[in-house]
Amino acid sequence: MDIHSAVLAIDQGTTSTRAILFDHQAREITSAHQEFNQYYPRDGWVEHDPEDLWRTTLRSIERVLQGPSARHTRVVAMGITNQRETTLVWDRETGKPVYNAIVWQDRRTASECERLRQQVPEHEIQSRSGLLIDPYFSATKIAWILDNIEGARARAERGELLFGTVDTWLIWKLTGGAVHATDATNASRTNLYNIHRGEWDDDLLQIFRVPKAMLPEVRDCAADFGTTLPSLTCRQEIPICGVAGDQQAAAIGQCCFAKGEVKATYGTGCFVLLNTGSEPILSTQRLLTTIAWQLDGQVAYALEGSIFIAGAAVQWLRDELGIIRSAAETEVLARRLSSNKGVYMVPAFTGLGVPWWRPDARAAIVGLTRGAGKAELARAALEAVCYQTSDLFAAMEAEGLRPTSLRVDGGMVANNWMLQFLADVLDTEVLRPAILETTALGVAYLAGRKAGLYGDFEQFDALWHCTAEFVPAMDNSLRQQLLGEWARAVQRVTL
Ligand SMILES: Nc1ncnc2c1ncn2[C@@H]1O[C@H](COP(=O)(O)OP(=O)(O)O)[C@@H](O)[C@H]1O
Ligand SMILES: O=P(O)(O)OC[C@H](O)CO
Repeated sequence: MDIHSAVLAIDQGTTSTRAILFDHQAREITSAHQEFNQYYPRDGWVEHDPEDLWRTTLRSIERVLQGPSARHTRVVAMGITNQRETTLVWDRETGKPVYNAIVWQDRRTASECERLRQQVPEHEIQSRSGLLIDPYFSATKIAWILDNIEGARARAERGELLFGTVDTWLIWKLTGGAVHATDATNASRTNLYNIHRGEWDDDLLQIFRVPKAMLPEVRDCAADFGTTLPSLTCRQEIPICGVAGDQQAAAIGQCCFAKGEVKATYGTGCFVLLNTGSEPILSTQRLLTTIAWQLDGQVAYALEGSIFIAGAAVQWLRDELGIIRSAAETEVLARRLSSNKGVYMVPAFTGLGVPWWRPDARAAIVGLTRGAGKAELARAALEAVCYQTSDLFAAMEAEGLRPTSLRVDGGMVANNWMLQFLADVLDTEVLRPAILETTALGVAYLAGRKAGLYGDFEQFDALWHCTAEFVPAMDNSLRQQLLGEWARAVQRVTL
């Protein structure tokens, strides 16, 4: 029996960890997936147990590699993609985390960000890191751990503690503590990395009070990140050679290789990335400037719009209100109504991201009448995701970069009603590709490219094809009316 080369992609996300094995033509062979606990110790706090992130990764790898479909494959490369910004600090000697992972959604540093905003002109930050002052990014989360765990700051200054985003934590664990590294895309989400010079920025480290000694080395997205210990990965020594933040990996998996191409991933949150080519564009509209990928030392940049709550609003209807049994039911309910009956949901459960940046805002449902029921709420949750995307598109348009079509992926894009409504409010074509596991595919591509299994961007581009196209069909006056009513609903939570 022939043995075929394969690439193993790990996608460590906010609610679950996946491992997917891809063959030499980037086709999925098999996958495994494990959910883990979310911890909400206080209002606005969100944590993960670092051991859960590690255990679910190991378990997913084992299930894939021990499954029957992997029997005739040799894994020549591993790629790691991850929820971004989520912050871990651990002991260099023992490998033990000093605190739980503080998740990207966590708002505990909102008052510290407010204090910083009074002291430092936001432009000073944005012109270096491309980001703004917000609890979303890693910098204030690191400082919180150093200030709140006894002795942590002094130990970090002595080089005894290490910081990492989830990629760095998993690389460290998989290599038995031999490699402490990250890639340029993950570094670009910390607020400590200078995206123009391609290095940790001493001024930012001083502003956010983070000791340099604890930071990982930053490498290309397709690079040598060490090899796994065979005892951890089913007796195989696998080179880790592709790393990228999950939204950047999705942009690669969606083949947004040309300037102007844009993708949106609708999962827990929604993240829109617009490829801006080799020049970073500093936004005047409070969009984020971020590294899309770094290959052979060459950086491609993107403008990003981050929406903190998308599918999570649907989960809220299911788990907290109990008015639907499954996420898919929202489609049936939304279709049942001929209009939204004036009901709008602003899902600011964890504040609002681009373009408002209001960590203090909280969610609201407006326009309820006595006749409103679960259909109106389900429809309002789906519509909200589309209106927020429209606000991002308006911000991109104001930068002179209005997208002409949108490539979509993520769990929510199973919802055809939502995608048609999205095309309608954006007045833009929405394209859903055949392969929806774009995040894992993107990082598999990076790792496979480094291992010599896959070719260049052009070869990969040929694999992308669209299987569902949603064409705008809404009357412009109705679009304007809906967007106006949405804007008034947002005002109610941001005043
Ligand atoms: N048919 C559907 N309609 C609306 N929302 C959906 C549908 N199917 C899944 N979702 C939502 O998509 C999200 C899951 O997407 P996924 O990409 O797996 O998320 P993540 O990677 O952030 O964990 C959940 O929040 C779920 O509520
Ligand atoms: O884990 P996801 O897919 O919800 O993505 C999280 C983002 O990377 C946060 O910036």
